[in-house]
Amino acid sequence: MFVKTDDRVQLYYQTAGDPANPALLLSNSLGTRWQMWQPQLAALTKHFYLISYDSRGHGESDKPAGPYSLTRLGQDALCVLGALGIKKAHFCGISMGGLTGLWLAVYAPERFLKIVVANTAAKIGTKEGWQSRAAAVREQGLAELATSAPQRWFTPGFIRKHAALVEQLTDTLAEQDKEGYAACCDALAEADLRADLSRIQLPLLVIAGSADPVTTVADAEAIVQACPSARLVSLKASHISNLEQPAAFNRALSQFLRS
Ligand SMILES: O=C(O)CC1=CCC(=O)O1
Repeated sequence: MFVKTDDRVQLYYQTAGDPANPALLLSNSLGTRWQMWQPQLAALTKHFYLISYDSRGHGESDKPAGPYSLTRLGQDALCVLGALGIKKAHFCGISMGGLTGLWLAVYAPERFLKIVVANTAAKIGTKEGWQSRAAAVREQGLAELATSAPQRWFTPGFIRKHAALVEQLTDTLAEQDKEGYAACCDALAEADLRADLSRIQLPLLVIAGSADPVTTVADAEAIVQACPSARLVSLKASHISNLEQPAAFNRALSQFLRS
């Protein structure tokens, strides 16, 4: 199904569970799709009305030309809730989706009950790094980047044991729209919420991966230190911890949201 945002972009979403339950909006990482939440969709439908969507520029959502901004990604999440008539929801996002969650906690706290941000940072990477990735992707496409993705996303042991899943995710990345991906890199190049974290008052769970080379445990600790309402859970995982440690991720998510 699709919702249309206030700037007339169509976003693809899926729902699971009973709409009478508390809503939980799930936001994907750069280069993935709504399906990345499959283990959470399977485990949490008893207690939550789950909504997972393809971020703009990704999957079946529209891919308007960039640059995008973190504000725009945050407003997209609000548009999904608005279109479904949901006044307040829980939110869980990973990496780029997690940074979107921090933006929502700062700028739209009245729309949320609790927020979970996984494998993220108030500022992910460097401006120059994202600018050069955006330029390379616009020029060469995503095939090259897809071959190096498993090393950024998973531990070596997970890659060995779950080759089919890793291949499926890298195929998804290679097939993404290069402008949509690059436009999200533009957003990440500019996004920096470090000075805003102390304004967050919503209950916030920060999930880190102890082996994450992209957004480190130190990044997660910095969020928790700056934000009095935050608590930290560290999982034995790399960057895409909801897929590498689904049971532990679901436990942490469910305990936090249901407490
Ligand atoms: O570089 C990657 O693919 C990992 C990543 C950084 C931001 C995001 O959402 O994913």
